[in-house]
Amino acid sequence: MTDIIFPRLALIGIGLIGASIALASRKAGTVGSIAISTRSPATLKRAEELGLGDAYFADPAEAVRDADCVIVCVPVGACGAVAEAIGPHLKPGCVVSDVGSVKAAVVRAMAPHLPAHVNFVPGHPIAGTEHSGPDAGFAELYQNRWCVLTPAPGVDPAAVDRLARLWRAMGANVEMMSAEHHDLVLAITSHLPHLIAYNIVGTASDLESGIRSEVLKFSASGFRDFTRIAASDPTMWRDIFLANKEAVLEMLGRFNEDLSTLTRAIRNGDGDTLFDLFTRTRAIRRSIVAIGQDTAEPDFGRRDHGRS
Ligand SMILES: NC(=O)C1=CN([C@@H]2O[C@H](COP(=O)(O)OP(=O)(O)OC[C@H]3O[C@@H](n4cnc5c(N)ncnc54)[C@H](O)[C@@H]3O)[C@@H](O)[C@H]2O)C=CC1
Ligand SMILES: O=C(O)C(=O)Cc1ccc(O)cc1
Repeated sequence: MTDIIFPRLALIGIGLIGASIALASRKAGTVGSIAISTRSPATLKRAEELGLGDAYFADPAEAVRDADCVIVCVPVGACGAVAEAIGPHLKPGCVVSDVGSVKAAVVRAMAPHLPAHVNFVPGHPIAGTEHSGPDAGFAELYQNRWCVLTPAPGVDPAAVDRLARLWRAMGANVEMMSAEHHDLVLAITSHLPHLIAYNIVGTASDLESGIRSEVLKFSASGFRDFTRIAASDPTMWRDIFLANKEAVLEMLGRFNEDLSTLTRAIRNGDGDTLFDLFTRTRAIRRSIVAIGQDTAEPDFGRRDHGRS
């Protein structure tokens, strides 16, 4: 039996991520009570039907009033407005966090609205699915997955430690880094893959109707995997690309250069270039599978695309 880490937890936004936190922290026995607020009355009602919390509020200010920890679980474009609404009502010493897939823009949007007497510890569980809403939540979502925390220098280490313990009790491995570093890493590991999936499914759906129906009929697992990712929530992903513009454009520039190299190799019948890349990428996949969610680094091998 784990000790209670936060007597009163408040969750603002109760979709896939918020609902999973409610279920996982309840199961771990790390929170005393859970207050829930979300923008849509229908979603709040559904959260109550699912029994995700102990108290439900239309007004986020009411939900956070006595909270020891508040986790904002809304699309990144809404985090600033939520911080503005709850800021004046936060209890001194309260730990305020979020789960947004982008960190620097969320910090810029939230921090100005938070009083000096709270501890702001931004977070991002790198775990999710293409499903959204409170019905999509499940207690095991964070098991053996990373949760990145990006506290600013000078934030009370005891507050950071409390939040890290909450995540660990939900099964996550916790890692600290700066918000800017997080955004660069996630741009290539998460944001670009989603952009590629949205794009390839869009390209396929724009094909002339004859070919398009064949694409759907014969879609092999490669294309099917892309359609799963491309089914992810449009609001959430629009906000991510708007909020992580610089890092995504940086990674997209590199990606386009490498795609040009592959395009040239195919046009020139340069099998060696194709074979060398595919051999290297296979090794990366095997090293990732071998380490699972371990802390070891995958073997990215050596490459030279003419960059210093
Ligand atoms: N879906 C995923 O796989 C992952 C999502 N995230 C991040 O978690 C956050 C939430 O994502 P999901 O739970 O998947 O989304 P969701 O769409 O399932 O839930 C979002 C919730 O926020 C509420 N909401 C929206 N705008 C609001 C506002 N202005 N005020 C109050 N509530 C508001 C909605 O009613 C809903 O309850 C996003 O910032 C996303 O970037 C992080 C890791 C994984
Ligand atoms: O469903 C998938 O494959 C995901 O990649 C889920 C996901 C989406 C957004 C995040 O910030 C983290 C994880």
